[in-house]
Amino acid sequence: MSFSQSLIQDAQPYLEANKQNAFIQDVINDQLTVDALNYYIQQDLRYADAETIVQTQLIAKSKTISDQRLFADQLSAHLRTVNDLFESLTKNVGRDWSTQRYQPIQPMTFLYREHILSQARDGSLIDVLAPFEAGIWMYIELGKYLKATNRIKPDNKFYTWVQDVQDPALAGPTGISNHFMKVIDREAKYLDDQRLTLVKENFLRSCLLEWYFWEAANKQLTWVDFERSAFKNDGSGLL
Ligand SMILES: Cc1ncc(CO)c(N)n1
Repeated sequence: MSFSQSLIQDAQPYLEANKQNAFIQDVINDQLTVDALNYYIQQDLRYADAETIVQTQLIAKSKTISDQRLFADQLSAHLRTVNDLFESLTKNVGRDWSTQRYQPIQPMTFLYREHILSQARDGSLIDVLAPFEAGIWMYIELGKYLKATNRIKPDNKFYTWVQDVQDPALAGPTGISNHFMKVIDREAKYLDDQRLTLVKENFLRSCLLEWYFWEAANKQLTWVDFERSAFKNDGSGLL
């Protein structure tokens, strides 16, 4: 089994948990609230900005021109399209698009951004790529899952998202996700087991943070909630 196959295998419980998350189930039942969707849009825009930074790191850490071109082309595609999906989703929450970008970064977004950015200084290419690719892989798998339900109709508030994450350029056999997995496998050959374990841990941690990202949107968790929970101090917990 290749290293990327073992990542996908070990990520299955996380994928299942993401499928069962209330946000995804609400999409299936067409019950996604405007508040949850709006929070998701605003926070994912901030995640997408971290993805931009990650992709500049991928270029910087590449050892060949051909890798640099792969990541530069993907960064360019990201920057060309990053607003389109969110602008389209914003139509479903009755807000003005001009107010959606650069909203405060809330706790789970902060945590997940820090996670994918954490390899920027000392990590090598595979360390930066794996936690970033995990998010892409998760989105593609959730897109397949949602499509397979046959219940996401064009008037569903999340319809455009489901369509977008199935784009063959992203999710197809020769799409960018498989391409990134191939780079991970190529680089994995140079690492010992101890290093591979760390790469896998970071891949799986992204899959875990995906679940928390949906959950934060379900509950629209803010720093104020974090403070309230801390100051209350009654053992009732956060989530
Ligand atoms: C939280 C999150 N994970 C993954 C992706 C896919 O790029 C995204 N846009 N947002």
